[in-house]
Amino acid sequence: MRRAVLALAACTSTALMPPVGPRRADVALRAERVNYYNSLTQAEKLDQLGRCRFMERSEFADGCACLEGKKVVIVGCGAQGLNQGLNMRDSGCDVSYALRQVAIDQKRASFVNAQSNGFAVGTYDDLIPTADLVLNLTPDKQHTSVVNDVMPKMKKGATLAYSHGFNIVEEGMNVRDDLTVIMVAPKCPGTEVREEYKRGFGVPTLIAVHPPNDPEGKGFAQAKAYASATGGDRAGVLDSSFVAEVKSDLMGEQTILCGMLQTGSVLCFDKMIQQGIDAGYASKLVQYGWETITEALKFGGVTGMMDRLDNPSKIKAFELSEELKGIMSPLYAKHQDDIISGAFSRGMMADWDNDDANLLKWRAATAETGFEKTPAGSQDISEQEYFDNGVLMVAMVKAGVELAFEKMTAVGIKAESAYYESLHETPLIANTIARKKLFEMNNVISDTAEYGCYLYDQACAPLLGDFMSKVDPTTIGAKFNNGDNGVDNAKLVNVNAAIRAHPVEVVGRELRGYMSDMESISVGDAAAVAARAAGLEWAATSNQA
Ligand SMILES: NC(=O)C1=CN([C@@H]2O[C@H](COP(=O)(O)OP(=O)(O)OC[C@H]3O[C@@H](n4cnc5c(N)ncnc54)[C@H](OP(=O)(O)O)[C@@H]3O)[C@@H](O)[C@H]2O)C=CC1
Ligand SMILES: CC(=O)[C@](C)(O)C(=O)O
Ligand SMILES: [Mg+2]
Ligand SMILES: [Mg+2]
Repeated sequence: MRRAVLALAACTSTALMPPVGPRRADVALRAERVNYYNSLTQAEKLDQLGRCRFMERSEFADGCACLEGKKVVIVGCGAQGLNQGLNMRDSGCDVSYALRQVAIDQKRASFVNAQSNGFAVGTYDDLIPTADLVLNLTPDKQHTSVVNDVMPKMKKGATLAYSHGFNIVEEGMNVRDDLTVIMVAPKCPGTEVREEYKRGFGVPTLIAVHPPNDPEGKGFAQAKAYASATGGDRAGVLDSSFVAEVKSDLMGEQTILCGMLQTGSVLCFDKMIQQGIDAGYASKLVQYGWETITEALKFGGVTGMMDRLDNPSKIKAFELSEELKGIMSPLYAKHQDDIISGAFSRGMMADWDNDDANLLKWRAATAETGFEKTPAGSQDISEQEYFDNGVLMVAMVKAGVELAFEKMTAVGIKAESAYYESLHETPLIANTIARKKLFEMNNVISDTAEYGCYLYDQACAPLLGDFMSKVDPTTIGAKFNNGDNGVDNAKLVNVNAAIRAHPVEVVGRELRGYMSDMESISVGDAAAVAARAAGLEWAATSNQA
């Protein structure tokens, strides 16, 4: 089924059906509400932004026992909905799916996802009144309407859960006083939530209870159990807040995670074409290059990734990355400022209310890029060659990870959270590009991430125009170092010290110390990527339809 859906998506990728337009009632409701973060006092803002406690493994000793006998009903069966539900069922939870009537009648992707994986499916009326825990896993854009539909049907004292705090923090949603409101936010695309679980690992997860909605004081225990059921406790869980999650999640996805990889893919491909490099080779180097170089990042941080380069290449990548950081620093600062002030969410919600005009225009433009339209060639590229011939890509990853981390921590987001949102998640996003390029990444990630990714790309690509026209052509598509390994010793010592001293490396060494169950994957090889993709239970969903 997945293949059929993807094949359909592939033929229509430039003519993807537009998302369902805004309900006029939602537009009016949004206008009435206030941004929750902006309504806090300065002291409360700082307190919530800085909430971040790395939880001990022993705190999860009971696993998901607290959900035993409880009915978990998931609303929406897309990237997070299906994959979290599969993990929770495998962990022993009672999971079913409440879908809107139209999704059932039209057998939309959500219905097919749930039914073909053997879950019970029903309407809101069938399932919501019986639920102890309702997981709202619909796109953020739909939260106002979904929560307004679902809330009156929820039984007294039930719990409403989110995997991203946008609706609560940026839209200021008010939830019925008797309901508990929690968040369990996996720091990763939904498909990889499942993949990591099947590898016996998990993805780092932020959990939180919304302070005005914890009438029985049970929110934290339920959030812990939910995180454990998805496998998050195997990778690391932060006891956090809705505010800290939103302000860091939006920053990560717009900049290094999705935006930088999108801009970098298009620019690196175009540069290679200008140099006369074979288009199939250029396409392959970029498509599989991100996941190959960031697999080294996953295990050894920026240090580990840079150590895969020979010494002259490492020094070159370091210098390029410093130059890139100088150029892009104001852009990263602007994204973080606009996220903190609410200017970003206002702009995105205006686009929602304008029938997604910008989103659809940017999505169509992405589909028309040379990188997206050129199939990967069939030549072999060894794992090491992705590093040797991708020095510029390594520099882009280093610059993006460090800048995103620096800007997040500068506004009060804690280092652990910033690490997950920059360094740890980059390989998990890169895995999606290896499957089916930018189409797959933008389809799997949330609607907020897709919008933010394009927004960043719109600004970053022109910003890097001059840099790209002047950059040494041997840093992408060909072996940078052609035999002379000589370097200045003092320079090398300084470069190595600077890489290791960056604060993302300091916290990363500690956090990776807790990730002893992390598995390596076979990268850079189309057959291995296809084999992994064939194991996905997920079919392309409504994010793009
Ligand atoms: N995508 C990701 O990987 C990540 C997402 N998140 C968060 O998880 C949540 C879910 O996002 P994501 O998984 O991307 O969502 P998807 O875009 O994959 O959509 C989820 C499901 O919602 C259903 N849906 C769409 N519109 C409505 C509606 N108006 N009413 C009811 N159901 C609807 C769709 O089903 P159908 O149209 O068939 O009815 C679809 O199956 C968001 O809060 C997001 O921020 C957090 C981390 C990562
Ligand atoms: C994939 C993920 O973590 C994102 C980027 O936050 C999202 O899809 O919203
Ligand atoms: Mg995220
Ligand atoms: Mg997100």
